Amino acid sequence: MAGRLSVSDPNSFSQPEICVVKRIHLNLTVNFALHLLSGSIDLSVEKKSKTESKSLVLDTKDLTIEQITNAVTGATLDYTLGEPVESFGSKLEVILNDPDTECMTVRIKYKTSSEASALQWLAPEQTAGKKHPYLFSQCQAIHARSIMPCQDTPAVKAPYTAEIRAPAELVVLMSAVRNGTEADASNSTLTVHRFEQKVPIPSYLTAIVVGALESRKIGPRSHVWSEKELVDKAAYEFAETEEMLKAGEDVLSPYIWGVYDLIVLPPSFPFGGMENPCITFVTPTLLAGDRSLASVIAHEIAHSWTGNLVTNANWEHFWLNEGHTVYLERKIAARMAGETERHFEAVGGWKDLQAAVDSFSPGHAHTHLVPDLTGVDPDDAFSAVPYEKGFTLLFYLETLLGGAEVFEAWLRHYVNHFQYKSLTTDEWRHLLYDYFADKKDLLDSVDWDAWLYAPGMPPVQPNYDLTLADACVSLSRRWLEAPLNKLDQFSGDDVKTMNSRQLRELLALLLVEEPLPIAKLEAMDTLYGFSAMMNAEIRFRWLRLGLRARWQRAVGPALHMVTEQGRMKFTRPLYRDLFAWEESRARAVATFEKNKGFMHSTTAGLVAKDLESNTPK
Ligand SMILES: CC/C=C\C/C=C\C[C@@H](O)/C=C/C=C/C=C\[C@@H](O)CCCC(=O)O
Ligand SMILES: [Zn+2]
Repeated sequence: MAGRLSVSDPNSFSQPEICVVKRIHLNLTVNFALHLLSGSIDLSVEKKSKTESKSLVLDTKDLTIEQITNAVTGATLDYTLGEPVESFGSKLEVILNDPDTECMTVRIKYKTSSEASALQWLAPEQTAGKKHPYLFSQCQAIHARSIMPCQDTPAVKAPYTAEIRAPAELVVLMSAVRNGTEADASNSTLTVHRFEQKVPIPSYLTAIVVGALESRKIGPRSHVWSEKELVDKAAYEFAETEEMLKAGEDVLSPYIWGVYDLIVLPPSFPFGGMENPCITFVTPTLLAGDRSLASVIAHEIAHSWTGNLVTNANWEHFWLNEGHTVYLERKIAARMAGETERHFEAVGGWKDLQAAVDSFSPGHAHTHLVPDLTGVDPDDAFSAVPYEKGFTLLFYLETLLGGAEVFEAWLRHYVNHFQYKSLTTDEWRHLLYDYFADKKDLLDSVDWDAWLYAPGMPPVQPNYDLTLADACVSLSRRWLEAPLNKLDQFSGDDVKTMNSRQLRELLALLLVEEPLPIAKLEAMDTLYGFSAMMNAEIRFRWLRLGLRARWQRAVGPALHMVTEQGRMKFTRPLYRDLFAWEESRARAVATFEKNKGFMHSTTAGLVAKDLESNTPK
């Protein structure tokens, strides 16, 4: 197992305390034939000590380094590239042989591997249009190093510009403002696309997508992008984007990133959404047709402040990004739909947390709010824990320290204080004590060790308003308690006034109980029509209920769902359930073996690990 790779970040070789990257320029060509990016990166660096800082230490993963020079003088710079270490890649140390300068620009000519873990290359037949290839990236947490040599720690932030050459018939988008295109003077099949991100960002927010894309305007600062087959559906689904942005600004401060665009990626995109600045990446599983899954957009918008502006210093403090973002996402929900909606979402979040804790096991180290990630690939530790345990801590503090308005003022102070910076949990807590100096006794009453460093569920469960959850709780209880010969008490009217989020909550409540008898699921399906519902959140929970009940009728649709989309939140639990049942195991393994080559590499890797740990020895 790899030890702590550097003093401040267990998952990065970089040593920004010696020499830090201050500005980046990328000059790359997208090669669909070879599945690689090639070209150069200019890293403008600042030595911490003019005479003592002798090298620039970077992260790389599966990169071929061709040449390193001083970008201004052209002088060659010596370097050493270390042996690869598990998922962390190889340390690249560039010798800076000019003791008289404090700042310099290092140019690295390189190319990526066709296996770069940040990139998924799709053949035309894997796209909706079937005519053109497609490329997208996912750099969080530590994959940026597979597309560029960089200080791949969220402690380092830099603005970037980019010049990307790609096939002329395709569109290129990046996590930056578009700055024009032109025909490539030396190759008529290519177009040059320019970008600029003026706000300093951490490496994990670097993003690129290349495909046959169209856009629709959905607000004064927003377009939605996708292949043309989905773009109108997407424009309808995400029409509330501007209202959400304004709600975020109302809670915190003006949106500083200029543009807020969305792109609906192909179904293999492993997450619900990714907060890439200026262009949120989302999964097509959000396209429910009724805007009911748009809370993911509120979440990604919230990251414009918490995560992208105020950033966790390393991945052990990921809860600072996600806990605050869930808190703000639910504040946006409250601005748009009322306080009862915020509480309803919090009730659902508690159950998601319980499911995540149970899935690791309650004593597991990855259930700590602040985990030790020494030698741990952050992808392996990822779960709902930092999101929901983090939210619960913040909601608990809100209640303790004076209520929603008092805590909103604190949140504004927090963002204002740490904007453009990266921080640790200790720094957060220090500022909290400083801000609430008159409430020190209350803060001292918090069991900080249990909240931050103990495994399992939080030490306190807040009291949420149950107005919207009550109907779901009572209907779930009726189903759980009804004798099999009394199922005629149920009718389609039971769910007539429930919205799709309440249906999802009903299923979530049933999922945390002992499996239901198949006869109840059959009756429920006849009356409520769950099998016909295409809302991905409902479908997912319905199929899980079926698999846990050992209902043969769930197996085919579950295998279909894990192949038609690749969002890990759905794909991993469904595969785990399919593996766990002896009767579906062989079909699940066969389906995975057949499809893994088309899956996103992170998803395929994690499903393979799940399969291993679920296979009876
Ligand atoms: C304690 C774990 C520490 C660090 C993990 C950080 C990143 C892990 C990596 O797997 C990337 C995660 C990216 C997440 C992006 C978006 C999420 O909000 C999606 C949540 C799940 C979903 O809705 O599909
Ligand atoms: Zn998030």
